[in-house]
Amino acid sequence: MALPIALTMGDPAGIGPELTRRVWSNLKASGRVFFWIGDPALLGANTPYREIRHPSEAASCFVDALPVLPLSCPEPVYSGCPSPGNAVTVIESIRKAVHYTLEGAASAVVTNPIAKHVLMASGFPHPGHTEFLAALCGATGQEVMMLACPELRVTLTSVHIPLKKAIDTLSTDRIVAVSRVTEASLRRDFGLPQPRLAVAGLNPHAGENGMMGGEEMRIIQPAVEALRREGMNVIGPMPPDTMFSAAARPRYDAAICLYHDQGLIPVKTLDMAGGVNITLGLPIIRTSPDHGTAFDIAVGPEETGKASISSLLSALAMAHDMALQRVMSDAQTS
Ligand SMILES: NC(=O)C1=CN([C@@H]2O[C@H](COP(=O)(O)OP(=O)(O)OC[C@H]3O[C@@H](n4cnc5c(N)ncnc54)[C@H](O)[C@@H]3O)[C@@H](O)[C@H]2O)C=CC1
Ligand SMILES: NCC(=O)COP(=O)(O)O
Repeated sequence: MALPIALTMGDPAGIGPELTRRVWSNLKASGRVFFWIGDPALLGANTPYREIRHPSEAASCFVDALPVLPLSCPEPVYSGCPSPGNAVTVIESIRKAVHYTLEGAASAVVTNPIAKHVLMASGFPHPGHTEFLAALCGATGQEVMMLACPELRVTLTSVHIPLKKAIDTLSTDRIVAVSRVTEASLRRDFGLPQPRLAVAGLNPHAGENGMMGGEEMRIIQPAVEALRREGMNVIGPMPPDTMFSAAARPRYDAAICLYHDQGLIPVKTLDMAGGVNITLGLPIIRTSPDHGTAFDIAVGPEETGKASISSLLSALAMAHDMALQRVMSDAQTS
């Protein structure tokens, strides 16, 4: 039997607890087992849950009850009103998920959304899960953010930094490094034997031969050439305004994007409900819904159904598929 997936609590005042209850209800008969690491008080009266002490206990109760590795929030939780006082529990949930996945008791980590500013107000030093997970795995600097939906995969050369800094720090080495991690993951985790990458341009019309910006000639084209010399199938720099069109997308398996919103806008516009955030470059598999804490629609146990479970369902399905593919890929190469 496949190992269970570790699902984190996320911000207790966000939509994570509601999504978790509804996703368990949706999946309980599917055999796609996960366990939740969070405060059972957030589940309300109508969700059967079972407290477990170890992930190995999750499968036997999953069909009847949501398996919960229990944590406790130190402060009362008011939906829609996050508190840095509960950050300690949010962080502990992520730590435990990584711990069990690294030790081989869980197949993957799926994270519920956190509010970065709330964690940072508590002294948390990382800008998001991506960087924290890399630190927990001893892989700082190797992490790469991918956003994926059925029509498009993108990876990013920079994530949670101001746009001006993303441009100022863009380098040939960084594009090459992110492309290598992307290519390796497309082979190992997505089962693509010959991945095709498309590197985005930065400027209008990919610089128009240097008339509208020099980064393409100075930084991006040299990266594309270096990657080709390594034998990779790479096109670019592609004009960013057209490379995400329906006609262009079939030309590549992943787009290498040069700042956060260049990649996330097309994915979230194409498929906000089904988009998945994936962290590449780690020894573990991690996925997450593409949306955030949605405090504006978080209502706690009296759910209104305004929150869509689609993206969390997609994240769990993606984690499940990637874990299976990684096992198969590793068996073939060993
Ligand atoms: N992986 C993570 O932990 C992520 C965390 N965030 C965090 O979330 C917080 C809020 O960020 P926002 O920019 O407001 O983005 P958001 O995704 O939380 O909300 C944007 C809009 O989409 C709606 N929405 C989000 N998820 C939905 C769902 N499942 N069903 C229906 N509607 C949904 C919200 O109600 C809101 O109107 C921030 O602190 C941000 O850092 C944002 C993205 C990912
Ligand atoms: N925009 C993506 C996002 O904010 C998710 O970040 P992370 O928490 O997965 O690092």
